[in-house]
Amino acid sequence: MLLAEVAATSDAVAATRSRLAKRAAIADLLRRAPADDVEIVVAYVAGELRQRRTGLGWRSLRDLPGPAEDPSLEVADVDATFAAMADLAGPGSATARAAAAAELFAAATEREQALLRGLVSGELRQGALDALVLDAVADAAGVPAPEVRRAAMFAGATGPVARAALAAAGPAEAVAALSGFMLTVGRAVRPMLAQSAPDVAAAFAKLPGGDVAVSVDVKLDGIRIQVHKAGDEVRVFTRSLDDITGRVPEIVEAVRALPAGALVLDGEALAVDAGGRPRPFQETASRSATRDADVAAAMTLTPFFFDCLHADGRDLVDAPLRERLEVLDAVAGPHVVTRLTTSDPAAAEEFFAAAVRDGQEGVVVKATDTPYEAGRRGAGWIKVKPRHTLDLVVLAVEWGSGRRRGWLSNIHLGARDPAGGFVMLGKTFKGMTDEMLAWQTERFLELETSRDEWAVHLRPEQVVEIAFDGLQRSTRYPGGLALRFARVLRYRDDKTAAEADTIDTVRTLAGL
Ligand SMILES: Nc1ncnc2c1ncn2[C@@H]1O[C@H](COP(=O)(O)OP(=O)(O)OP(=O)(O)O)[C@@H](O)[C@H]1O
Repeated sequence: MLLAEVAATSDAVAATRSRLAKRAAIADLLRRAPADDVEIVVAYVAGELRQRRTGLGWRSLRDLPGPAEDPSLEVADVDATFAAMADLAGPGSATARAAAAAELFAAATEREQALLRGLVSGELRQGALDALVLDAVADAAGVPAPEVRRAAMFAGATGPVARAALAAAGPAEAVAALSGFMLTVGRAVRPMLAQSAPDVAAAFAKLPGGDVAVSVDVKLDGIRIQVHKAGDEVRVFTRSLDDITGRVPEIVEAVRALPAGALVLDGEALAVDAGGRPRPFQETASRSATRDADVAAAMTLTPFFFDCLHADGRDLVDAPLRERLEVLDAVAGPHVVTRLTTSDPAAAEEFFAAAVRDGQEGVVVKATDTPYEAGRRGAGWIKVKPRHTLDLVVLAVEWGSGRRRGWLSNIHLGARDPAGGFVMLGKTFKGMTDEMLAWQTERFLELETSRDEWAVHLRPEQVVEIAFDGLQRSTRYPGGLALRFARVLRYRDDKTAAEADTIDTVRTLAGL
């Protein structure tokens, strides 16, 4: 398929506010796409390249050749070009990448160049588009949308699901093909996410299902893990479905030692001290990222599980939490997260206070009668933390002075606006370690779009977790709100800007 056809659809989608019209335009494009191109088309129309990182800097896109007159680029060739760029490494790779980009852009028409720029910069990406594309796949294949969504959650991606549904001979065959995407031991599933509430009482009030007993879990501040066990074969995945099996041998060992033959467990990995108290998050994060055997040996991670999606042939995704927890206790006994089952908010409040005293991050209050909502911020899980944190996007950064001269230091923080763009809420240079300053200076220069005498402006991609003491009204910032005492807790590479907190969430926290 020609890239021009995708560019035309992308323009049509951007030009209308009607969700139905957007959906129809995408469905029409998908009907026309040859089977071998479907996965690429699905990615591009959702605003994404298929390569997570191409290594192509924004700046190399600034002075590119003028557009071609006529469209000639095939999506398959474009995808192959980006794949080749992503594979380049070592000296000279930046030059080779820039040359490949120049060649690609020279062959693109004006509209295609705009699409390519949007894909490389990530500017076209927004969470809402993913859902829209799934619905359009359903329309194009003539099947109910929930069937497609369900398949995508098990596949962990939209591409292969779209391809299977659209390659089927008719709707009945497509439904059959989609039902082939099931929980498979060894293949990661998008994890269920939580909503949040300011305190335990509010969490109770928010849960569906009235006053049946709820499960109040300790919220561990480690890294999310999903483990799959088939006999002696164990795989460990992160929240963003990266396979980190090779980096966490101690978790592999612990899971291998569990008696069940086949398991899919959801949980958190944490570095703990001899007394069982959690170590600071940074230690867990650096340990799980390292490939250095000495560092790995000096600190071990312990897995703690809070959910079970499969046990010995039994799929539990659709079973209520109550049932999943029974199985979890039976299969993972010593490695289960501490929890309290109660219908009494006062007891839950006490449990929360004790968890925080023990150095834990808070609790997750869970309805016991809801299924596992893979890939969604389900209504059945509500997290409560004692301190306020937000995941914001870095919009710009200022050069430091004094001790920080030469480093990019003071960051401008933005909340996502669901209508598009970001709303600035403040700045901070607090909480940054020297290691962070060095890392962020390099990272932000990669994201630079322009600079003026005050700041370096960035592509809005880097998510940062910010702690703050409260919100105040402000005439300085466009949202009318500013963070009080904002400080950096950590940079989050497991989240994209589309997953950052929204200005609506911030307004709710401010009681507006
Ligand atoms: N007992 C638990 N049950 C569910 N999630 C838990 C639990 N303990 C820790 N967690 C962590 O809390 C997260 C739930 O919050 P959410 O889904 O909003 O993800 P998040 O944005 O990564 O959250 P946060 O930054 O607050 O950890 C999970 O991703 C998981 O990593």
